[in-house]
Amino acid sequence: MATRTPLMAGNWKMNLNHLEAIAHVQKLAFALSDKDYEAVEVAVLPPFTDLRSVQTLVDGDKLKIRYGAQDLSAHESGAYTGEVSGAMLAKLNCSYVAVGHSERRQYHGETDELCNAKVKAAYRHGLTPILCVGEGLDVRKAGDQVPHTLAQVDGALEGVPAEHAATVVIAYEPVWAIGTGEVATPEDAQEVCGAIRGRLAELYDRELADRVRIQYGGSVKAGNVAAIMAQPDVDGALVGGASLDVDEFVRIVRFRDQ
Ligand SMILES: O=C[C@H](O)COP(=O)(O)O
Repeated sequence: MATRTPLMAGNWKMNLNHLEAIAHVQKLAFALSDKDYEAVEVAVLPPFTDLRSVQTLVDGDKLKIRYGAQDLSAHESGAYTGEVSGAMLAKLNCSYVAVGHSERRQYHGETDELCNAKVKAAYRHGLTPILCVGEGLDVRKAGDQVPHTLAQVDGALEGVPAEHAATVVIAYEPVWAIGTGEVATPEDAQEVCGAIRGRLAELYDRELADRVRIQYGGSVKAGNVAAIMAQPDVDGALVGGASLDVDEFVRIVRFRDQ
């Protein structure tokens, strides 16, 4: 089976301006050591307005922290007011871009079809999408979390060739656990993350499925990360609130010590 390097990504959401971003990444870089980077890939997803500052810092100091954006446009360029293209993100050396975060789906009406277009836009520009999927509370209460989430995976990956899908990161984020303090149990996380890997094997093949990293997201903290990461199909975390506290995020990166 493929060895998957865990990916711990901090989604800052709409927090930290570009000056705060510099201080935050400097503090994070100061705290992390080569030993951490050997064991875990660390990434931050700041707001668009911070990306140039983060790039300058990462490039200038040759930091091993990766970074990316929280969204991108499905379009290439032109009259799309307020949108930011994959080409623009690639020009800033972004590695990652989140696609289909539940807050985009909920507040901006993003559909699986749009997510599919955004995944393809990311790959056109050499960006790795972090495809976010997961169910709301009603779906969870009805026990439909697996079919619901797999339908989102199917929709977002439709027509995505294996050479691209082999590098996708999928973040399973049960919406009821985001920012609520309600963390899914490790078994809840494994149930859906395992099902996602199974679906990737059906859509592509087992070898590809075994390479893809599947993250869990939703109220991840230093205190619960080790049990979640102990699940066989969980390969990292997409961390919201706790990523804004550098010390806490470093403890999450060092999940094996918790
Ligand atoms: O992208 C991150 C998720 O929405 C999780 O956020 P949270 O850790 O604040 O619950």
